[in-house]
Amino acid sequence: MPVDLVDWLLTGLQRSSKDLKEMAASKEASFIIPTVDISAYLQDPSSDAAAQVVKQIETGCRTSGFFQITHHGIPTQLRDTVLNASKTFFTLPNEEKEKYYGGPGRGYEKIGEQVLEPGTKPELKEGYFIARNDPTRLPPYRAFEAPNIWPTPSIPDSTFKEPLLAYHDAVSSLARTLMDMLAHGLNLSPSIFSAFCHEPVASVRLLHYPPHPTSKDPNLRGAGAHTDFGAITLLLQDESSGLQVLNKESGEWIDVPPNKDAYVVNVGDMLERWTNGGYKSTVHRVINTSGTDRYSVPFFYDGNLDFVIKPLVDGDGREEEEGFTVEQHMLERYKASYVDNVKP
Ligand SMILES: O=C(O)CCC(=O)C(=O)O
Ligand SMILES: [Fe+2]
Repeated sequence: MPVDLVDWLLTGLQRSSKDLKEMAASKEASFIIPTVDISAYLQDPSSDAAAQVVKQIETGCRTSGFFQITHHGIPTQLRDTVLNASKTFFTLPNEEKEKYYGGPGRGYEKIGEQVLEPGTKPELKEGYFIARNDPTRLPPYRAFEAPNIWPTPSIPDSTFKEPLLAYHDAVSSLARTLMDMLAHGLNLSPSIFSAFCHEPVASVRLLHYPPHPTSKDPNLRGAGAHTDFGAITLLLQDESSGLQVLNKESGEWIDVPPNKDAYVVNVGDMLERWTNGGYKSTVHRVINTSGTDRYSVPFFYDGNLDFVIKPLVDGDGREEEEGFTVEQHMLERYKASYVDNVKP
């Protein structure tokens, strides 16, 4: 029991059970990861039911920085195809996978390439990054704008490239809708995010976590404790547990149970800065203790490279500060977390 609660109980024995219940409720209210059926919003964003959806999402953003969404409109079949494409790729021999290495942010990233939590070991996960496809871009490419790498001919395009591109489109449009919901929750016009959402840096990242070794190495992680870099992340998980979110107040790591039908959505650093800390970019990590291989597919919505992030609401008198561009922020975070310090 937290010390402040013990003190409160000892000094206030005469308090009524109603007070106790209210206190318990307010303690709980400090860290909520709601599961929200968003269908009412998708049907009619101006309905009363949609306003309830927005409210629940806002509660998640203001307390834990996490929420799950169901009935989001992305077909189960497309999500299953993506998870299968991921398994197909990661079961290729290492020398085959390494042909598709593209540096941070593109193509294959091998096990141990990233260390998100300083002081821990190179992480027990491998990945594959797929960015927004923009055939109109020409070299020289800016950071984050290089074309995608496809694992052709190791895997037929109909098994990997095509479903992944379709998935990128679908999840991008869901992310855009979520940005509208967030604007509503902040009592801002959805147009507030238009410039950020124009030609955004937005990546699907296939991740494979081998089972965590049973020899308990305290410095080994699947993904070390970190906050996400961008505005929001939409995470598809398979049936293996492993994702944990830190409740800073209690110091506890809270498991996020896998739900194949849901997306886990979390607030990233850019949105926290925009909302001046009102929406929380919360520390999370992955330790795959499921005993089996774990596959997950985060989608990072990081915004337009030239967009300048500054507080939009809940001003604290720092509005005059210069802010930072999406490009500056992303470069800094990538460089800090990749072992070889390579430019994306
Ligand atoms: O794999 C997961 O469940 C989470 C991954 C994650 O946090 C990340 O890639 O930023
Ligand atoms: Fe993350």
